[in-house]
Amino acid sequence: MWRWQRESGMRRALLDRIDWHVRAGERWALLGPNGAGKTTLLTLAAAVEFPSRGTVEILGCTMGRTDVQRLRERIGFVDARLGARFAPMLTVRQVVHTGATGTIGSFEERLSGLDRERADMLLGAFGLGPLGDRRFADCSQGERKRALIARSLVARPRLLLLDEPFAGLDVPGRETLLAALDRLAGTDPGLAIVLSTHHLEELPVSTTHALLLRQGRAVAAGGAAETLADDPLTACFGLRLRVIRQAGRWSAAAAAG
Ligand SMILES: Nc1ncnc2c1ncn2[C@@H]1O[C@H](COP(=O)(O)OP(=O)(O)OP(=O)(O)O)[C@@H](O)[C@H]1O
Repeated sequence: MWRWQRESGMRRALLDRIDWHVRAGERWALLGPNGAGKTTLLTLAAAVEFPSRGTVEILGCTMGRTDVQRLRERIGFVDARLGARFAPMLTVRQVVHTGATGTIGSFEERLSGLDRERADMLLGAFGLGPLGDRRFADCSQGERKRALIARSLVARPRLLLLDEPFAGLDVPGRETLLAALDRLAGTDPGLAIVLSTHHLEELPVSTTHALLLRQGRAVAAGGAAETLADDPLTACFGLRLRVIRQAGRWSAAAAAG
């Protein structure tokens, strides 16, 4: 993936030599320092951007040789900008319903009974049942994040991409979202999930794999137990780190001495 750098007038690789496969049911953590390329990689995986070189195959479709609109219907992608796109008067339930129509605007008349049932089930699964009639714009950041993830699941995607879903959440907000993601892993075991974050404390217990990026390249990729370890994370962040795993959760801090 190459981008034109206006400042230098040069082309620079934003992602380079990445050979990464995500299979059904795998739940990946995507980690790396600021500017490592996490968002860029997720926009490729979401079929939002096209690679300038190399091949991207998503859900059996090769980018550049497929109808991206139809492909995007099978992908749930939640990034930091999504929430700001909804009209302020929409309720949480209406925002979640837009997942069925694949729109930002509300088209309630197009919803089937099954769509409404699924949306209600997801509102409950993400702890939003009592908030269905609240204006989305009035919700806390954590509530909005959960509503957007619920929205992205209404159309039963096979790939869920979450770009820094914990950004701005307090500890209870983080823990509520983590519990919802762990439940989702149990209720939809075939769903592939990729979640980017800066903090190991924000990884669901159900994480199965990790990809560590640094300066657009993969430092390590593989099973969570081997990849989320002292040496790979030290190489990724350029700081000697010690990783602790307790009750399935990870945390990291600078190594002493
Ligand atoms: N449209 C663009 N044109 C030029 N450079 C870009 C463009 N988009 C991103 N970049 C650069 O690509 C690099 C990777 O950006 P990206 O947003 O993917 O990183 P990230 O790992 O998600 O970072 P962060 O953790 O800070 O969100 C950065 O150096 C960024 O400045």
